[in-house]
Amino acid sequence: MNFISGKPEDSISLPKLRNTLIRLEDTIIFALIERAQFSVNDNVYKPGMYKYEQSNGFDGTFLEYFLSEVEKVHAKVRRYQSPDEYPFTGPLPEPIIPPLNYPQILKHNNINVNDKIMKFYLEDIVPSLCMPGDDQNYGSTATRDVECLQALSQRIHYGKFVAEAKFLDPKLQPKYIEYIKNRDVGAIEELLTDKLVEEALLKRLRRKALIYGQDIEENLNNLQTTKQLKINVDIVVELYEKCVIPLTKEVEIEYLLARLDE
Ligand SMILES: O=C(O)C(=O)C[C@]1(C(=O)O)C=C[C@@H](O)C=C1
Repeated sequence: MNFISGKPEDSISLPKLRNTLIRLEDTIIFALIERAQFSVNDNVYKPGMYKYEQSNGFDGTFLEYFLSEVEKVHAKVRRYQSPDEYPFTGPLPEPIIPPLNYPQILKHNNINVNDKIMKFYLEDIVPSLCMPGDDQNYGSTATRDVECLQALSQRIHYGKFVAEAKFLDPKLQPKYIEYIKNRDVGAIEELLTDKLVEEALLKRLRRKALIYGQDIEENLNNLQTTKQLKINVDIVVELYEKCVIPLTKEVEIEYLLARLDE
């Protein structure tokens, strides 16, 4: 979302936030399609497999190395000053351009679930999304991984804005305050859950993955689509069911639990 040019009240309108979540579905599906064209390429995820330019004792994986380098340059152009962007690595350098004046929408918080996103991505998504084996495209693989991880992270941390919008609803606020004071996580989760929205999301996601995963060939008289899909649709739906929605809710709950702190 463009927090600078948009009106601050738009940033916490639940319908507008949900539109952003819908748009991010496209970003995530296309990022997964891009990653799925390469093999699993285990070497990208094995610690100490490569010699890095600054051999300063770094013995992480090739992906960790690449991600930390990408995040350093993104930090310099102030990516992580945006209230919807959260880095996976650190410490990061200061921006080389002056800070922007973001409207203060969220209560101050340090919530960052990127470790959980990384774990799910590496343990569940990559092995089921990609063909087994090694095609040596390590640079392309890591580049696509970073795009998938960044899109997932942005989507999931949007939960903070969604939680703020829900908290500000005058009809719901007394209940939220009561549950937050009682530290009643179960009641908070029930209050913020909207099963109909989740069901509609999963249906839409399946259809999008089916459509975006096809090639379209045009001949003079009609449009033809291929039967062979570029992505396993079930995996996209499962990613949302088992990771994206639960982690978004976790972010929402964490945010609300700290909402009344000074
Ligand atoms: O749209 C909302 O109300 C959200 O809180 C987001 C979200 C989601 O992750 O998509 C999470 C919880 C709700 O049950 C519905 C959807």
